[in-house]
Amino acid sequence: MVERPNKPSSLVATPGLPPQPTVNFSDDNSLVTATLPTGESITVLLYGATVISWKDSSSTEKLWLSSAAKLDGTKPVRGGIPLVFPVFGPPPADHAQTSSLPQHGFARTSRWEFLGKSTSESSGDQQTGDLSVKLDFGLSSAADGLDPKGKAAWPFKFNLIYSVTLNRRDLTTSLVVTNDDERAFDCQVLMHTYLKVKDITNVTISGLDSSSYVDKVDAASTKTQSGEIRIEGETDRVYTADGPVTVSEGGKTLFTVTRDNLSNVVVWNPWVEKAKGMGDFEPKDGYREMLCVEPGSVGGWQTLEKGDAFEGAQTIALGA
Ligand SMILES: O=P(O)(O)OC[C@H]1O[C@@H](O)[C@H](O)[C@@H](O)[C@@H]1O
Repeated sequence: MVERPNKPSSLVATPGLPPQPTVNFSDDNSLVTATLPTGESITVLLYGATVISWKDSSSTEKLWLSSAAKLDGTKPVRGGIPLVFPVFGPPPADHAQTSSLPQHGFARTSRWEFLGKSTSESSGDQQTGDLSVKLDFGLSSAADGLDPKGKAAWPFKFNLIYSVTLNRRDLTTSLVVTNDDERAFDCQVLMHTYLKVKDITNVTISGLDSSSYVDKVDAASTKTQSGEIRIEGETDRVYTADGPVTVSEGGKTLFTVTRDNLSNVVVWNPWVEKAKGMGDFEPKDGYREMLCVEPGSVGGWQTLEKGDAFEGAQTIALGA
């Protein structure tokens, strides 16, 4: 039985106050959309708490979503921002706790509960309605929506709170993992962000110069980045780095990604052959219009003792 979210009433304009953000559910309660008075919006699918849309004030989409993405809860969403927890990639055979989990864990295949919304002024500019809206989602080991495959493979008591905050010029996603078990557990966390670009051949990624990375398309060898990154073929790299990562196209900065407590960034583009092999990746040349920049903590394990919590966040700003 799937839990129904608490259905919020839209936040409406009050006489004398500037217009407020609106928060609405789809009729089937599967999607929640938040819109700022200035027109920016996000849409989150409760399945996976997957952000599937982020639009600026001119309704221009900032996230890539496959036209064949399944949004009905039958498989992880191909696009948007799926959440990876408690294991990144195929579970390592030598890590007993996670070895039976599906690739990228179960957070992206569980139905999350909507916990509520809050609004605040971003910069105090009431005339322009410079407000932000935060949506909170929860998933715990006791939740009805927990993917049964995850529950069977990872029998720990845990609690996850995922917050998605929309400002006029940026989007922040933040995950808090709490260990509610008597035993310690290991976990990895990653925000698998599919950014939308116009033409990947004009894209450069900077901020990772001199950082070491594991090259997953070259036998997981460890390398050091030299200069900017250009995507010229299948790319699947796990960087360890501090500092902002910028994505530019034709010399113009599209996105600046900053991280809090997430020491890795995965840069992924499937390119021609891998895109062909994914049934839910459409159009097949869509790899030209997307780039995954995925902040995470996946280089090792976060070991949480009973009662411990781990929090990590990304902020994706539009422009520099
Ligand atoms: O097909 P999935 O499970 O969504 O994974 C997509 C990609 O996700 C990336 O994070 C991984 O580094 C890739 O190796 C993987 O192919």
